[in-house]
Order: sequence, then C-alpha cells, then structure tokens
Amino acid sequence: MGTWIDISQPLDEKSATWPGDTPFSYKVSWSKEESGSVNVGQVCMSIHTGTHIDAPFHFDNGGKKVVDLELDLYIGEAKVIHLQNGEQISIRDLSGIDLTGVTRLLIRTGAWKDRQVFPSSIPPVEPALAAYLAGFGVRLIGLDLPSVDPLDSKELPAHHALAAHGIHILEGLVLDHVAAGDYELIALPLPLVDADGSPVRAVLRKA
Ligand SMILES: Nc1ccccc1C(=O)C[C@H](N)C(=O)O
Ligand SMILES: [Zn+2]
Ligand SMILES: [Zn+2]
Repeated sequence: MGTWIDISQPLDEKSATWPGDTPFSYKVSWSKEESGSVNVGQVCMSIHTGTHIDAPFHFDNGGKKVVDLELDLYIGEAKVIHLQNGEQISIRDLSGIDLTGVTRLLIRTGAWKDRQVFPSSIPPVEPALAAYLAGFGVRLIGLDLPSVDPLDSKELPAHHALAAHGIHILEGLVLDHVAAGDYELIALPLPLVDADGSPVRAVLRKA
C-alpha cells in the first residue's frame, strides 16, 4: 500500500470563490488570552469553495441533502484519467478508456491553472456522458474544476443529467501531481444536516 496523496485545495483567504459568493474566512473568535484556556476558531465560507461535493439539493429543491448521502460513494476504488484540454468533456474523449467496473471516476483536465483565481471558463461535462458513465456503473464523478457545467449556465444540464443517472459530483480536486491509474479514494463530506454540499478532504492512495 502506498502513502496517502492529498488531492484537496488548501482553504484560506486566497482560495478562489464563485463570483459573488461568500469569501473564505477563518478567525480566532475567542483567543487563549480571552478564554483563559484555548484558542477557538470560526470558519465562514461558501460550500462550493475548494474541494467539495454537491448534494442534489444544490440544484434540486427536492433533492437529497448532505447527511442523506451514502458514505460508500465517497470511500473506495477510484480510477484517475487524464484528458487533453478540449472544448468539453465528452463521450468521444473517453471512448478509448476501459471503464469496466469503475464506480468512481476522477478526471484530470488541467484546465484550472491558477486555483487562487476563479476561472473565466472551463470545459463542461457533456450531459450525454451521464448515461454513458452510468452504463459502466459509475456512481461518482470527480473533476479538477469548480463545476461540471458552463460557469454561466442557469439550467445546469450536466448536474441534472448526472443526478438523474445516480452519479454524484465531486468538484475542485487537485490532480496535477496524480498519475493516471487505479486508486483508493476517501473524500467524506461532513454530516451537515441541511446542506447543499460539503467541503471534503480528498485523498488517494495507489490501489
Ligand atoms: N456557488 C455558486 C454561486 C452562485 C451560482 C452558482 C454557484 C455554484 O456553485 C454552482 C455550480 N453549479 C456548482 O458547480 O456547484
Ligand atoms: Zn459545487
Ligand atoms: Zn456543482
């Protein structure tokens, strides 16, 4: 067994935020001097900053919230693939890759170069890819991008198509240092009862 590889973005004031969304902040709200015993911190952030999962409630008012999601989605075998930077992430891009038995698929596009700056455009997931991946039994898709849809999309066709095929979404991965291949993934969401998503600490080790 190899060692665990961190594939999560660090979270601090420099983390890129979705335009107009809540910036990340951490502060010691009660210092050791004030409390007499401990430093006590406070975090404020959008759930869609950094490495995170989307719960279906993010884009569907009737969809599952984070605490309702199966833990097994976020722990277990995962395949990492590298794609050439294209217009979108399409069935054609994946046609040469054997996805037999793959339940968790992580895609390295390399398209988000400077993670401290929110990208102006990204290669979106072709909505038809959802049915194609579901055909192999894929249940989780992860990307090194802040969304699976075009950044200005209101309809979010890829989010909806993936959800309709039972595929869950992991966004904002850091895969620059990860070779293509088979791994074990852990990317557990927090047990946020009412939330539309959750930050995760995502890690991989070679299978
Ligand atoms: N944070 C936002 C603020 C405003 C509008 C959209 C968002 C998103 O995060 C949506 C995106 N579809 C996402 O991939 O999760
Ligand atoms: Zn998100
Ligand atoms: Zn999303």
